[in-house]
Amino acid sequence: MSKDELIKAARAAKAHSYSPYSKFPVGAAVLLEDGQVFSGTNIENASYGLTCCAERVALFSARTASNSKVTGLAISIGRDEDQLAKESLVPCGACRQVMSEFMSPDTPVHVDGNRSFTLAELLPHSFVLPE
Ligand SMILES: O=c1ccn([C@H]2C[C@H](O)[C@@H](CO)O2)c(=O)[nH]1
Ligand SMILES: [Zn+2]
Repeated sequence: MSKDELIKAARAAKAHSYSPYSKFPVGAAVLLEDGQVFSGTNIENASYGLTCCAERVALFSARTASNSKVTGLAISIGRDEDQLAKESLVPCGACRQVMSEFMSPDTPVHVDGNRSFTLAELLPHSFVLPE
């Protein structure tokens, strides 16, 4: 699957965002080595701190269905073209740490709006438990 197709899957997930409090939709799609794609959207809660980001919903959904390696992740963040273009709209720190559990440092993270990073660029120093 191409980068553009993965971004399309992230956009499709964003259309199902449950974000009545922030009114800020996010969609994510995870590509696995075996070719499967799993998506997620942000799911908010009246108890705000219980909200889960789109990236984590997608990663947890992928891992629930398959142990296949994650080979790419795409995210579509924001309501419209203006928001998509904002440089600050990148995955939050919590999601970066979760990505580091399931993705390699060189795994690409594509952000809708024509920006791509490796996980290492987004999170150069992840927390790793000592042996
Ligand atoms: O990387 C991010 C950052 C924020 N959100 C969601 C959480 C909340 O529902 C809304 C506003 O923060 O966007 C994500 O899904 N991913
Ligand atoms: Zn997040």
